[in-house]
Amino acid sequence: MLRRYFITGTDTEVGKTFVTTRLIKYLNQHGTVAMGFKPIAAGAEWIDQQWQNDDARAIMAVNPVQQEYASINPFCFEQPIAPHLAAERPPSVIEVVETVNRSLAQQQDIQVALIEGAGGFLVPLNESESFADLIKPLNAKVILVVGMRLGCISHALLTFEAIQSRGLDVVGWVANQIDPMMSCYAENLATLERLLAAPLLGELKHNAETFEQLTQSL
Ligand SMILES: Nc1ncnc2c1ncn2[C@@H]1O[C@H](COP(=O)(O)OP(=O)(O)OP(=O)(O)O)[C@@H](O)[C@H]1O
Ligand SMILES: C[C@H](N)[C@H](N)CCCCCC(=O)O
Ligand SMILES: [Mg+2]
Repeated sequence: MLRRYFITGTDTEVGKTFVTTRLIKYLNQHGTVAMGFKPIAAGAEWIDQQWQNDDARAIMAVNPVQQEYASINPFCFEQPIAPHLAAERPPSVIEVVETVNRSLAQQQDIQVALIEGAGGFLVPLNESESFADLIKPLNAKVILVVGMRLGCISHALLTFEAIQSRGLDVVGWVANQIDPMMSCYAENLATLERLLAAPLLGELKHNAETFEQLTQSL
């Protein structure tokens, strides 16, 4: 049975892609066939006659099975801004979910799908829907990436509250050490462990190539 996880974060540029690529590597090295997807991306270069986004390319580089670019990133917009502003016609939740389901149906052997959002949890998808609205119809559980830097405690708690208020299941959160100079890193981590009502799935050190271990099986 395919398990689906939606990777959200405390903000844009907190390491969702960094964590997603490491999770893909870790899971595949530990016997679980895991593939990553970035259904909607803003910020792209024209490569091989199509717009391609760096996050999607990084994910494809570690995916164990190669699919065509558009299966990993079906909605790609040129400008590196909020996706609903970058898109000429932003997609609906239904369109995104159908497209992801079609890509997943092409791969019978995948056990885990890691689906990266864009920006923080409540980024708009279009005029009336947000990325958060994708999660239930995708049948996904949430992994929250906390970019460990000053300010992350409040961002993590706000994000967590918003996730919980929608009745979504959080499988765990990741402490991603984006700032190697963060003061009182261990104390910040302990505070988050105390205040977030979900398990710490793992810590990802600065510049780490992989997770040392995960506390939950995905
Ligand atoms: N643990 C880490 N160690 C070193 N660099 C990191 C780490 N995590 C993230 N970075 C770097 O920080 C930057 C932002 O990370 P990333 O692109 O993964 O963010 P994101 O949350 O996916 O952003 P977006 O909202 O644009 O998708 C990148 O340059 C990435 O290489
Ligand atoms: C372009 C950027 N790297 C992300 N892909 C999109 C970030 C959208 C943020 C929108 C917002 O919350 O203001
Ligand atoms: Mg990203």
